[in-house]
Amino acid sequence: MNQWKNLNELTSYQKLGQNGRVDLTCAMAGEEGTVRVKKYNAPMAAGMTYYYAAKQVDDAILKDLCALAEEAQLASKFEELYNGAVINTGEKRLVLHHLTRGQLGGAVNADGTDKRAFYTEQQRKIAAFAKKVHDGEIVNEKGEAFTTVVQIGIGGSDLGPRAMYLALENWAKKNGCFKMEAKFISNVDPDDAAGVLGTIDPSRTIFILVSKSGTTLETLTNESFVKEALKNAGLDASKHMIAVTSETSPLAGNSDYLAAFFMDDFIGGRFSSTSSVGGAVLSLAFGPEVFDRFLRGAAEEDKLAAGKDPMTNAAMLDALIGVYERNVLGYPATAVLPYSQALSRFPAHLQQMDMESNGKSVNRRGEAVDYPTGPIIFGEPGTNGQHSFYQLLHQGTDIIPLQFIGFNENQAGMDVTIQGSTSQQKLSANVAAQIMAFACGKQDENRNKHFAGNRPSSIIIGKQLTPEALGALLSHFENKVMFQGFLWNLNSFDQEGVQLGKILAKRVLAHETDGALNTFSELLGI
Ligand SMILES: O=P(O)(O)OC[C@H]1O[C@H](O)[C@H](O)[C@@H](O)[C@@H]1O
Repeated sequence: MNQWKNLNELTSYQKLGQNGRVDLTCAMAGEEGTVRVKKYNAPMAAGMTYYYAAKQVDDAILKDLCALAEEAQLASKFEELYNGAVINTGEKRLVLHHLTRGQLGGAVNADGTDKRAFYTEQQRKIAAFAKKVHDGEIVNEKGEAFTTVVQIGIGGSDLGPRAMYLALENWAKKNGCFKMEAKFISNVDPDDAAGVLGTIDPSRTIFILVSKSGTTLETLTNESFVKEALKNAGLDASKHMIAVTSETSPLAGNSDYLAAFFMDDFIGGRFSSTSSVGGAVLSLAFGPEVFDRFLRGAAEEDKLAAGKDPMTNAAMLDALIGVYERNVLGYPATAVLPYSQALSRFPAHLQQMDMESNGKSVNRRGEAVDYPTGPIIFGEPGTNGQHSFYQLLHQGTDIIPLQFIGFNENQAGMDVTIQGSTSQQKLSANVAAQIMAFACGKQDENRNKHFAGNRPSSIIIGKQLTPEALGALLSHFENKVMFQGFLWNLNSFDQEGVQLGKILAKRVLAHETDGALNTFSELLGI
């Protein structure tokens, strides 16, 4: 039986920090640095590896972190989760996103159905629909093929699928499986919908309305916006729109759609990329086989995350090191820095996944916790970030732990040699250089040019960003966030913090405001 204790109630947590601190300026310099890189790594799926040599850990600290994992019962809590326990205590729900890509434990039955069977059935229906669109069996009113897909959704119904689409776009083009271009409308700012509609031919477009709840103001507004545009173009919206929603949502029974695919309340929006939410757009854009490969990568990584030994469980280890940095070393933020243009929106997706999950001040019983929880997450792809905010990362007053991601090969297979190196080599040289610059710093008598170093980073390295590698990366971070939630004793699966703003906005629109809210409304021209 698992015990859900606060982090600071654990004896192993109280001992953390008693083993001294690692000084990376020494540890990563010279031969010792080489030994650390060879020793401090853990395998991931799809041939990737998680390297943590440049984190402020050593054998003694890692031993303490393993003791923490054991006492916090991380492995058996995950087991409880994937076997269908009510882990989302706030909403009294199961947490089943792992089941959308594999089955780690026993059968999970809820709502009178086997949930794995439900998710695979939805995936099968999406695959059949996508095939019909690609084969010209489902066409527009004039009998023409659909060429474009536009996803309408926000938050988890946008960020993950968008990041995944961008991550595989060039790969799919290069590998002959690019079927349809995808675009995304998320913001209620009318310029977002107008901007996308201005670049497509609506008559050749399938719109996917994605909303788990079926009640999100932005998404429903954008649906009406698009329907209006279709009507104005003389098109029948019901022949151009499909829906992805939960079976209990108000949209579920609506027959206005060409097709409808389902997820359920046991899949959190920010964990829904491997459900129908990501499945519809990715299967239409790249074909169901590519989506399947993406799921297989995630499933393989989930299996590693289910391992009991943190030293061979990259997600668990990453989570433990993150908690050590947050709660013992006191670092406030984490930057996600992929050296891969394809992962340009991956940091934005992780921002929601992490901050909406672990940005909480009460534990899973609703009691206030008196230790820091989820860090601030931000990031941009390298090398762009280097020419932007890295100044603060190198010389600012806060130490920000960094999570790099890099690959040996690019996706499009186009490159050029300039001044003796390819662009890919320049990209990889930069990330290697950054790791060492952050860790070791540089002495200089001129304080302005002095780098203190001791700024920790990890890097995940893979051969190439393939569908499997992308699935594994996604799973790694989902599971890391889950393990951190266990350590902080949070419910990582609800998001009450987004409600207040929504309620006040409704009040503004209904002109039911007074005081400063009224003044702001007037200033904004409402
Ligand atoms: O998919 P939907 O129900 O439309 O929800 C879209 C998003 O909006 C909410 O406000 C939550 O903050 C997100 O977790 C969710 O992903």
